[in-house]
Formats: sequence, C-alpha cells, structure tokens
Amino acid sequence: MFTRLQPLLVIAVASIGAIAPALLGHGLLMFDARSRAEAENATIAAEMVNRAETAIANAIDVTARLSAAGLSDCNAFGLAAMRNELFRNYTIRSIGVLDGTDSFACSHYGRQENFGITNPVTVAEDISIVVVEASNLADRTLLVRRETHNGALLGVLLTPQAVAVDILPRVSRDHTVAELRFTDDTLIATIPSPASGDSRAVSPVDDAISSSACSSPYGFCVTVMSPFAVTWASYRNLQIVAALGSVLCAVLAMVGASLFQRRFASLDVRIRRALKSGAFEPHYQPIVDIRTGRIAGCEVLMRWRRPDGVLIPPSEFIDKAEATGLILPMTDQIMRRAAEELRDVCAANPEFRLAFNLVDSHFDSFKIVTTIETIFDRLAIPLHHVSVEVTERRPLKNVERARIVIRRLQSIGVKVALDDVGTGHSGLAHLQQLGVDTIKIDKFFIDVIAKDGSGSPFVESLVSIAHRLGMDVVAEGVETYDQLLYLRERGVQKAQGYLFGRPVPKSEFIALMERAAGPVIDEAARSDASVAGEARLRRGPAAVPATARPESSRTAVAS
Ligand SMILES: Nc1nc2c(ncn2[C@@H]2O[C@@H]3COP(=O)(O)O[C@H]4[C@@H](O)[C@H](n5cnc6c(=O)[nH]c(N)nc65)O[C@@H]4COP(=O)(O)O[C@H]3[C@H]2O)c(=O)[nH]1
Repeated sequence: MFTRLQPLLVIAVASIGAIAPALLGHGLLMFDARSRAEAENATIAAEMVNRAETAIANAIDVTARLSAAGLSDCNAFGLAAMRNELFRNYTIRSIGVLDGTDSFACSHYGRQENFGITNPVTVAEDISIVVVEASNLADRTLLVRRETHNGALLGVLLTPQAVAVDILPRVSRDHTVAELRFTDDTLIATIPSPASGDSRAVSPVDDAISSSACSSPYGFCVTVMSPFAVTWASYRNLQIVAALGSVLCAVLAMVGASLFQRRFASLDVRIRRALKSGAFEPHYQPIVDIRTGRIAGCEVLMRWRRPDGVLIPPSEFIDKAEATGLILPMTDQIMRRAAEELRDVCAANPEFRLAFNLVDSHFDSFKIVTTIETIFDRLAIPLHHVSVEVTERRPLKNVERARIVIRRLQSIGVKVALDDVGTGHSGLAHLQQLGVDTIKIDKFFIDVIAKDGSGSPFVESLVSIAHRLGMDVVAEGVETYDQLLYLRERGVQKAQGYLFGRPVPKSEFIALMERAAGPVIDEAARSDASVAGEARLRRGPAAVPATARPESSRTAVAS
C-alpha cells in the first residue's frame, strides 16, 4: 500500500515544493506592495494635516491680533489692520467682520460677502471653524471665526489651496485622491477638487489602499486613497523574478524529491527498479561429481549489482522479493540470462546441469514449466541441462499441488532437488511426498564432519534413505578435503562448496570450465590424506580455483 502510494507522495511533495514558493513569493510581494502604498499614503495624509493645521493656526493668530487691536467694524483703522494681515499671510483669502448670518458684513475689500456655511466646529470657547461654500469660490474652504471681547465676530477665510494642500507625488498623482473631512464626516475638500474637472474626482478608487491622519486640535482628518493595482503594476519586474524563482524552486523540489526517493525508497521499490534495469545477475557455483572429480553442473545464485558495481547478496533481498511476489519475474530474468550465458558450456558438456532456486509460489501453477520450456527451447538447450531446487527451509503451502508441478517438470527432463535438507520442519515426509530426484544436505550438517574423522550420523542416515528412495545426494558447503573424503566414502555423489569454488560471474565460471576439462580433484592428492586440504586439489589450468574469492571484498548490504 505504502509502496504504491510512494510515487504519489513524491509527486505531492514536489508539487508542494513547487507551488509553495510561488504562493509565498506572490504573497510576500503583495504584502510588501500593500505596506509600501499604505505607508506612502499615510505620509502624504500626515503632511496634509500638518499644512492645514499650520494654515488654521495662522488664521487663529490673525484673529487674535485683530481682536487685541480692538477691531470691531470696517472703519478706516479696521480695513488697514485687516489688509495688513492679509498681505502678510498668503494662506488667507479674505478677512472680515461677520454678521449674524455668517456672511461678511464687510471685509478687507470693504464690501459684503455671502457664504453658504456648514455646522461650525468649535476649537476654543471663542473660536470656531466652518466649511464655506462661497459663490465666488471654486472650491470649498475653511472660515476661522473669533468672537472679540467687544462682541464683534471676526472671520478669516483661508484659501482652498491652504486648506487642502496638493502634495500628491508626481508618479502616483494620476491615480491618488485625498479627502479632508471633519470628524462628523462633513466634507471639507478633496484633491483633486470637483472644480478641476479631473476624472479622479468622479471615478471611485477600486481596491483602494487607504491611509488617514487626523488633527486633534481642529477635529478633521485627511484620507489618501490609491488603487492597489497601480502599486502592484510597479512590482512587475519583481513578479517576474519571483516567478522565475518559483520555477527554480519547483525544479529543485523535483530533483530533491526524486533524489530523496532514490536514496530512501523502500526495498521493494528498489527491487522493482532493479528488475526493470536488469540489475539482477546470475553467479555460478560449481557442483562437482566427487566420484569422477569432474564438474557436473552449477547452482545459479542471484546477485544484485548496484549502479556503483557493488554486489548485494541474496540474503538482503530474497525474502522481500518472495513476500512481494517479485521473485517470479526475477527468477525468469535470471533463468534467461543464465541460459544465454552458459549455452556453450551446455553444448560442450552433455551432462552439465544448471540448478535454479525456486520458491513456493512457483508451484502454484504450471507456469514455471512453460517458462523453462520457452527459455531453453528458444536457445536450443535440451531440458536435461536444467534442474530446479525447492527449499525445505520454508514449508510448502500445498504439497500435493507442488508434487503435480514437480512431476510435470520431471516429464520434460528437468531434475528436481530438495534443498537445505535437514533444516526444515517437514522432516523426511517431503522426500517421499514430493518425489524429488536429489536431496541437498545443508551445510549445517556438513560442518559437523570434523578433521579428526568423527563423522555425522545424520548425514549417513540421510544418504542411506536417499539411496533407498533412488535419489542422488549433493552435499552443500563442503569446505575441507576431509569432509570431501568422508562424504565420498559414505556414497555421496556430488558436492558443492568453497573447496571447489565460490559463486562467480559468467566469465570466471566459463574460464573455470575451460581449465577443468578433466577431473578437478587431483588423483595423487586423493590418495594422500596427509597433505593439507586445498593443496590436494589439482592446480594448474584444469584446477578449480578454490581460493578464488571474487565477491568477498565487494559484496554489500542492500541498505
Ligand atoms: N560459507 C559457505 N557458504 C557456501 C559454501 N558453498 C556454498 N555456499 C553458499 O551457500 C548458499 C547456497 O545456496 P542456497 O542454499 O540455495 O541458498 C541460497 C538461496 O536460498 C537464495 N538464493 C540465491 N539465489 C537465488 C535465486 O536465484 N532464487 C531464489 N529463489 N533464491 C536464491 O539465497 C541463498 C543464499 O545464497 P548465497 O548467498 O549465494 O549462498 C549460497 C552459497 O554461496 C561454502 O562452502 N561455505
């Protein structure tokens, strides 16, 4: 289940790795653009408040001075005083004495002026500010009023430009608007003003970034608004960089995910991959007929060659391959390769047999029979060159069915051996039930055959039973010449072990077969039991290189 999900997980990780930076980059840029626009608008708003406050404070000062000077009507003294103040203050449009209707009864011009005014905002006991819409004014502005101690109401009318100072920056002024309002929401002014005919004043700002600043002494606020789209457009280059960055992250995520998967993929995923790339290769260990001293065949043993050339032994992967069912295609692959590699050896040695290891699931159907026929027929190798081994180490699920498949294999000329005999739990019952041709005695029982000549009663009993049942006996794991002598004396026909050779790849095995055209066990050595074990084997071109250890330094674990 996990194995099947693994590629999906990798794709998911890679996709997240690809999408996350893109979203994050986009989100960060948006955040930055918004923050920047908000900060810019806030700065403008604060500055506009500052300038309007200065103008109002200045107007209040003017009223204070005129009040202190005792101004109460537009007599010659009053006009002179008002004009004097006006000329000194460019932010003031006009100064006058107000009548009860908030119009200038008279002004510095010396004439009356009528205003439309809004609710006054009181800033001190005797001072208030009102918004003025005068017929002779294009824009709204503010009127600062002061009640003097002699009961007159003085008014200072600010210029619209002094109230709403247009300090919008050149780059964004085409899209930005500003509004001044009293805190009761009464509109004081806008930039641009409606009178200017600027389209910004009439079209509402979409998706506005809006920042405000307020004047606490005079109770008004300035709000500056600009469309986000305009700020965002100025981020185009950064957006391109972010997009390229996310593509790069996507590629890195994919590469990382695939490297991670390669390194940490579960064993069965790696086996599957190795199967696809043909990384399983056959190694061959000679099986010697110890009566004639000749190589009678070989056991085909699977090795997994990693891309770095290191060999992984079967103990690291066979159990997993069996549990996942991958052992079936792996066996097919090994059989096909072994048949191709040793075709000429079979042709040159009519009695030579290649022994393949099978597992329980091979005996579920006759498929293994047709597989063997197909592989060997295609190469014109007669089937009497083939034998198979079924291990006793793990119990067969269906002995009856296995027996039928074994019969069919035997009917086409394939010999069947029971491997690891003595290690399983089925006892000798298997021997009879399965009807195999050969038993292979496990190394465990061969090991107990000591140098001092003390033998193994178990081996002797097995040999005697096998002979009575008409079966051949192969001793596995023969490492010493004493074991060889002992086994031969007890009637064991064949032996396999490091004494004759370790499992080796094709080229070495073929070289061995060429050298060992005659008996591999030296006749002279056979009669001389005093010479040390390996020295008794024939040396020279025809000898089995008992010391050849091609794998020992290069095998690895499948971690
Ligand atoms: N110490 C010692 N060891 C010796 C000696 N002579 C042979 N051996 C080792 O004993 C094992 C004999 O193979 P096996 O009993 O079929 O046991 C095999 C077999 O059960 C399984 N195996 C190997 N190849 C295949 C395969 O193609 N298919 C299946 N299903 N199983 C395989 O893996 C097992 C182990 O294989 P290998 O590691 O190649 O180990 C081999 C061989 O290298 C000796 O004198 N001394």
